[in-house]
Amino acid sequence: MAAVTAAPPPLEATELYRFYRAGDEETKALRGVSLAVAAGEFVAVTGPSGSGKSTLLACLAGLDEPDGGTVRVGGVRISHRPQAERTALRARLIGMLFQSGNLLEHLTVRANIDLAQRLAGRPDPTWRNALLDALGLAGRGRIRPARLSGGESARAGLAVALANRPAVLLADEPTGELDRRTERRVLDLLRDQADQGTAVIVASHSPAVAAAADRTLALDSGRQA
Ligand SMILES: Nc1ncnc2c1ncn2[C@@H]1O[C@H](COP(=O)(O)OP(=O)(O)OP(=O)(O)O)[C@@H](O)[C@H]1O
Repeated sequence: MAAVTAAPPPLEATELYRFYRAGDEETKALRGVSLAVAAGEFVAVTGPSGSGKSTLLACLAGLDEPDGGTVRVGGVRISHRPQAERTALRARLIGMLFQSGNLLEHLTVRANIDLAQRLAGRPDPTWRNALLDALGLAGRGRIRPARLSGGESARAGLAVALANRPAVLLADEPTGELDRRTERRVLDLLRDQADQGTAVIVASHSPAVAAAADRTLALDSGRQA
């Protein structure tokens, strides 16, 4: 009988540790966190302030290096590699959405999306236009981020995060400054994205995010609670 080989999960983190040292002080931000997220799954990362949510997302994205443990994206190790290689893998495989925004202010919304696609090596104007349409931004592509409302800005950030058709979407408090209606809309879009096969991981304090997710990874002092 032919062997059946399961595809690797889009995101797999094993026994992640991250320590910050300043003088004699050491903060154990992550203490042995493991997580596997399947295609189409929406996972909320919850926990009190300082529990390690942002540190975890930064390690998953290859923005930060864990002191121990491994992160794989689509079966490819992204941790413990030179920064240039992590950046290239991130541009190709990962979409990121942050509360502080992932839009470059001197570029139009369209140009922000185009740049993310070029960095991923996948220019795709058809997908860019489809994203703008789907996110209700068709008329806003040619303006700069400073002229967008808060809700438009959140949606434009999502368009940039999805520009490279990522296997994994990582969002850190993406709805922190939004009103409830706009939060709902962004959560619906994240849900849609998961339903289309993306592994979606969202760190948030918001009960609405936890309620929208398929499951929750609760952190407490850097450990799985
Ligand atoms: N660059 C850093 N240098 C030193 N300590 C840090 C650094 N970044 C985070 N920490 C510490 O690591 C711990 C985890 O921080 P992290 O930002 O990951 O938590 P969080 O759960 O995302 O918090 P919040 O919900 O407030 O954003 C905290 O004790 C924090 O003070």
